[in-house]
Amino acid sequence: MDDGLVLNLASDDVAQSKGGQSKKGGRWTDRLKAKRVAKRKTRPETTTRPVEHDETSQTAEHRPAKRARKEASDEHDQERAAAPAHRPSQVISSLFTSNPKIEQPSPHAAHNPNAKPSNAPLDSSTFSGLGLDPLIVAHLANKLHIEKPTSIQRAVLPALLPTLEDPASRDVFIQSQTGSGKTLSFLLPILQDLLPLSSLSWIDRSVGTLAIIIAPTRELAKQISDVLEALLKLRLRSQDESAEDAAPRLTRWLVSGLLTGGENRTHEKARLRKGVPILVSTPGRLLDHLQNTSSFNVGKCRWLVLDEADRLMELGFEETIQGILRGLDGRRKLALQAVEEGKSLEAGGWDWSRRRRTILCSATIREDVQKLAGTTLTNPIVIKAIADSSDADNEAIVPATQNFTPPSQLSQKYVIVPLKLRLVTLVALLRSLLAQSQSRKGTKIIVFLSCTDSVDFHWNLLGGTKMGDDDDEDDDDEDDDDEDDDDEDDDDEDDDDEDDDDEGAESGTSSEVEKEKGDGRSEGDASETDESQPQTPKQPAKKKPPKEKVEVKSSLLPDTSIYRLHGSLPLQTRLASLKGFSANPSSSKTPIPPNAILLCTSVASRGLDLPLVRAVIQYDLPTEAGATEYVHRVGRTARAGKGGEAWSFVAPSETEWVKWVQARMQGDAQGVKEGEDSVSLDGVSMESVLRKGFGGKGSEYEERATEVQLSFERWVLRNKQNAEIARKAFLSHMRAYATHPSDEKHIFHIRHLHLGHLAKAFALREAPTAVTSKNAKASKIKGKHKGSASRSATADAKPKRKRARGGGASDDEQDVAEAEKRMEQVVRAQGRLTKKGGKMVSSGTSEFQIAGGYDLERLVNRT
Ligand SMILES: Nc1ncnc2c1ncn2[C@@H]1O[C@H](COP(=O)(O)OP(=O)(O)OP(=O)(O)O)[C@@H](O)[C@H]1O
Repeated sequence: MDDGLVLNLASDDVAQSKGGQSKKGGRWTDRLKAKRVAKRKTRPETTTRPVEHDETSQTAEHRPAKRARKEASDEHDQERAAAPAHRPSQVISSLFTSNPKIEQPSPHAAHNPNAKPSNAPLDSSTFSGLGLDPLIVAHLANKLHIEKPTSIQRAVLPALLPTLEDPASRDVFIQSQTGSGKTLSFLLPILQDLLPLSSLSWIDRSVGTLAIIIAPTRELAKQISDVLEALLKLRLRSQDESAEDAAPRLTRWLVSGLLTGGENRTHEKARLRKGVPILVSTPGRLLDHLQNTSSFNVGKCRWLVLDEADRLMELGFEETIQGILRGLDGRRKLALQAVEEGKSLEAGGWDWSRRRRTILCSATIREDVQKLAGTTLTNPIVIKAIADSSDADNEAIVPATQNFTPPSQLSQKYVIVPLKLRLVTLVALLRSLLAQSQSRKGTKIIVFLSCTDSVDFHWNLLGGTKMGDDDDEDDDDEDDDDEDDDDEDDDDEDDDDEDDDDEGAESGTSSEVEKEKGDGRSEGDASETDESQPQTPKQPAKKKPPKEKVEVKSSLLPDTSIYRLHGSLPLQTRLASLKGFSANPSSSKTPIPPNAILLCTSVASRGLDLPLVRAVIQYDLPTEAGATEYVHRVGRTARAGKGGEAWSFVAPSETEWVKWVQARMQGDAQGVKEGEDSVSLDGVSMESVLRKGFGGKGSEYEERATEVQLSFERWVLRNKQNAEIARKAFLSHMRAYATHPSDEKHIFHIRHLHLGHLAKAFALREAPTAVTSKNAKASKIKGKHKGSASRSATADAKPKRKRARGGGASDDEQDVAEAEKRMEQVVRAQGRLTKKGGKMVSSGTSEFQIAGGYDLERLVNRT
């Protein structure tokens, strides 16, 4: 199959071409090979290539000669330098020289490929045996193909399924591994509890809301709502009814509803008025309706679920949740009072003595989660289900442990990559992962990045870069293509538009709406324009502003759609990205279902169940929530017993992170014990990743990587807009990096970063104006990175530090430290301020991960 990828990875089938004759058409790698062969032929035999002083000296003789860094005087010079006519001989991007020495990872294989999945369904147990209604059991098996419970379901169902003696016993705290089936573990008992109400003659949806599930993000709420709908769609008939009977579904009144900030509040109010027995919501919107929608009937609410409680706390929803609890209690009291006073129009037969039951799900039992549990749960049972990986079938719920570990079947790897080589190594890794699974198309990979701007940059870069001779094709064409794509998107999303427009016209004061709009879009951004500028009726119909594009393709990653997800995208784009990325390949209309890559911030780390994710790449390690966030992110793969790979990119200055994260997953600051599969990471050498990704003999991969890097740099130089995207991404990434908490600063510190090298990872040829702000000292730092050897921040600080020993810190040191401190304060303050009385004041701490650089830059610079 000739899809480019195979060709690129073939060992050495160099395309034949005559010397000096440029080869047109075909794959970029073929053309590159042809050029290289031609170049070799014209090179005098006696030419000796200077051997660079480099840590990878075993490959140095194959490496292209290092050239003095060419400092183009202006953009045009730089563009000329990168022009295709000179490309083969003008390697101005010396990726493989002057990198820090890297310790080769030890060959010890941490992952046991035979490890039994720790989150898989258990053969030894059945849903019927746990007391689940046979109708539900049958529906699970026939429609959802779920036959056996997972370990958490086995532990939770007996505790939550209502019994005749005690229909509403204790509250429950659930802690379990990622992908272990928590959603069904609380949805099934709720369904089983509400189902018997179907036999009440008066029951219909006007009974109001009987169960509420709160999730921290819209995506997660939507996902839970989808699972719920799938359950409720099941035709639950009584046993004596045949399928032919025209009898109504038992669940006809059991309607589910979704409340999130992106929708029209009037529509939501209308639905609440009709009645929504099971409601899934984000916290801000729920509180809003509790406070402002009089027809919201929640007096009889029996179940309250707080999913991803630790994330709810991180996002600053504590006060909102307290407000929700007060709202629910208040409305219950009023409803009861009305019944007692005979004022209620409610039909009789309701068991008002039954208390509301609360379930709290959390990955960790941190202090803030314990506090939340203290205020929301009464006499709770704590259920932690971690299957004994030595024998999953004879699974025992291992005794309480604070550890939050990835599933045992997950293969965790890390690769130490010098900053300059990050971008090309990412491409190589993606290519090799896609190539490995070529036999089964439809491979999905998630890549986590540090911030919104970085996601946008990488998405645009991959979508805009072309290899080889195509590279400088008419740029105008590209714009035309974009418009066409946008038009298509418009058609797809026309229906969704209505809601958004209404939302903008109506008010948009809900927390989620503000959060959506307020977390980092620059002025004039397409999404902002879309929602906030209603057209006046008298004006002639303007052409609709183009919608955010959802998918791009890259010639470097054949047959692959690339999506992005972050909190600054409009809701419809976010949902469309998720839909595109998670489309089931088996239901694809195309003969070859495409692979898919999702570039995202931490917004996608929690709870999202995206089917068939083969690998998770943490290109940027988490800046918040340390090992917990790491485990959440890797948990997007290896779900419900399936396999998966997790890759972490580690900078040479961050190598200590590997031991650090392993120790934290194990809950042992001293180190990792032998045989702890799910807490150990395997080191893989960068060379092997590059070689697998770019192919070729010996060190040919270096030339190919260099060619790829050059094409990225050319994209940045192509126009001002691209350069701005790259610059913004670099600066935002720096700011995100500065927010690593103080106990991680020994590993992640801006001072350890070589800014000039880091710039290469953003396809920039030098570091843009540094993060340290408006004053001249910022440009001092920039100035220091200009020139042939842009030194690291550490190197810059050295001479000053010597002086500083004599008395106080140097100016530069103080500037950097102050800027970081200020940034941290701003971000932390944001987190604290996030939710005040249910109103979004500012975006939350974790929102830094998804906030745009523009606003943060303004915040830091106090402009
Ligand atoms: N008993 C089961 N058998 C097979 N698959 C199951 C079972 N229970 C759940 N699943 C599937 O497992 C996947 C993960 O479930 P779910 O999203 O509920 O996990 P989770 O524990 O909430 O994960 P996370 O902590 O990452 O949010 C889903 O695709 C779900 O359909």
